[in-house]
Amino acid sequence: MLPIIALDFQTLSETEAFLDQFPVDEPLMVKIGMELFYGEGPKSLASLRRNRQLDIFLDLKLHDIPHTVERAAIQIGRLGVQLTTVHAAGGSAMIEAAKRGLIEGAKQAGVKPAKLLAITQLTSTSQAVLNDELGIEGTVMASVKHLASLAETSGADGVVASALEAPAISEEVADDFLIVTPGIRPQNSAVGDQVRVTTPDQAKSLGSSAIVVGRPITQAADAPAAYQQILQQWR
Ligand SMILES: O=c1ccn([C@@H]2O[C@H](COP(=O)(O)O)[C@@H](O)[C@H]2O)c(=O)[nH]1
Repeated sequence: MLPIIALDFQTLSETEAFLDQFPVDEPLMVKIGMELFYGEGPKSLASLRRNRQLDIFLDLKLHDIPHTVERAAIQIGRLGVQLTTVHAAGGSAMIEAAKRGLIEGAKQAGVKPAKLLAITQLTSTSQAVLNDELGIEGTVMASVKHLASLAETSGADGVVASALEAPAISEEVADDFLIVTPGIRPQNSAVGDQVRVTTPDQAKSLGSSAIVVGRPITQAADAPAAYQQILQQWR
């Protein structure tokens, strides 16, 4: 999979201006998150796809009672995106509901169902936050492994975790189970609020299926060049 560019912009026009820096025939995989989706709504996806071929990861991190998650996932399923997310910590009934909803929505719209990724522990969560603030005992690694197994048995197609946990997750899951890893920071780039970080090439060698990269590309002076460098390191 290509590196996934996190398009964390406030408006569609900012997002389009960013994408306009890339050749129109360059295949890109992008992540649309809450910031753009809440601001501009589902129609923004169609607008972005109008001018170029994009694979879209719609990262809305569903987390609610199963009934509500299923109904929301039907709406997401109708959008024809390639990937989407639910929080694994909501439990098996919630993950199963998300999966059912995506399949139903895709059926209604006549599109291919989005793959469902379960968020394990956010890559901004440290060991101290897990134990002292969230009150979860044990290591981040153990919690991520546990949630990855839960996600797989509940029908998710993969997880979101740090690449640092990819080898441990791989021991637990089938070979085709996706391990998608944000928290990617090329050498010498600002870490910001991320905690469990790796470089693109480390992520590759640790066994990530795909990397998600936002600010190191979107805030670079030359975004296409930053993307190409990350692409080379990833490959
Ligand atoms: O555990 C997670 C889950 C999702 N994200 C998202 O990935 C990008 C990362 O952006 P950067 O600018 O490269 O930090 C962002 O959209 C997050 O919402 C994550 O970082 N960690």
